[in-house]
Amino acid sequence: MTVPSLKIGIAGISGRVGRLLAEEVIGAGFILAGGSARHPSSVKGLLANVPLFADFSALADASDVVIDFTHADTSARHAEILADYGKALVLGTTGLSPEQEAAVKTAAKKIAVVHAANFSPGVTLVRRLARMMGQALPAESYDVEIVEMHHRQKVDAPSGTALAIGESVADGRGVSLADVKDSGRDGHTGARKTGDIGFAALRGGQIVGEHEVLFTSADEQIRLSHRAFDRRIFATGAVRAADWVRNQPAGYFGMEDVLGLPPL
Ligand SMILES: NC(=O)C1=CN([C@@H]2O[C@H](COP(=O)(O)OP(=O)(O)OC[C@H]3O[C@@H](n4cnc5c(N)ncnc54)[C@H](OP(=O)(O)O)[C@@H]3O)[C@@H](O)[C@H]2O)C=CC1
Ligand SMILES: O=C(O)C1=N[C@H](C(=O)O)C[C@H](O)C1
Repeated sequence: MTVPSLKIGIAGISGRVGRLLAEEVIGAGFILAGGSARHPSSVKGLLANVPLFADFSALADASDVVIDFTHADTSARHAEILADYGKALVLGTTGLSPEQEAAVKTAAKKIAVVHAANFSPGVTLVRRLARMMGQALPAESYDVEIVEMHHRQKVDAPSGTALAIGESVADGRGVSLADVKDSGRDGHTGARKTGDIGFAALRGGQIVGEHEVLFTSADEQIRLSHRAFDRRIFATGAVRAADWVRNQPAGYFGMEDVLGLPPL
């Protein structure tokens, strides 16, 4: 049986991840339907023979699935347009506001959406372990802090991955992250509140992406850490998600669904 070819569009094709996505789509044997960027001129000469669309609707029309690694300001609108065209979305962009997240979930009532702050298999597993630890280690005894480090160009903080790990811990503890999140400590903050999940964001050089979650009690400390050596890991995972999502009904999925991990 021949597998029907898949036309994949890339929103943000000129970006650090977008360029790798283009290589991975072609390398995996899929059709690169085209790409969009904020300033399409930034791609000229870089990706010869790849159609560039100034209008995102035209990219949606030309694709079966669009992979979006752009900016929070534009991703939710992209999801709405894809819902109108009935095309699936793989969304990697981070830093979305609660309203933008809600718009993506509304689009997922009409189309299949895979949304992940981190497409690496390793982080998907770290999140599961963090949830189990949140469940097993009482908030009264174990303080949780999440530290992330990224390259100097990153525009959002804490990283989407750090927040997703925080959500996993909060899920395990049966609380909402919004109620216990403590980021950006500065000045006379007062003592740490029991049950809070703290965040620290470091920026410098060309660090691809590093995350560590620490559970610290009076007697011990457990650290879970992940380091991405090459951002190609995100592109490979996103293309895998695009291949998976083509056969899915409308719905909101994560990387654990793509990897076929059983529900916790
Ligand atoms: N889920 C995951 O696994 C990962 C997620 N990310 C996230 O992906 C996103 C992109 O990261 P990265 O590739 O490093 O970013 P870059 O800044 O390198 O690339 C962003 C791309 O999006 C385009 N873009 C930026 N702003 C807009 C806008 N307002 N409207 C339309 N297009 C826009 C840029 O176009 P132009 O060049 O013309 O400005 C460029 O093509 C970030 O949110 C990042 O956190 C990153 C790595 C892994
Ligand atoms: O902007 C990046 O580079 C990354 N962003 C994602 C995030 O915000 O978690 C994933 C990865 O850590 C790289």
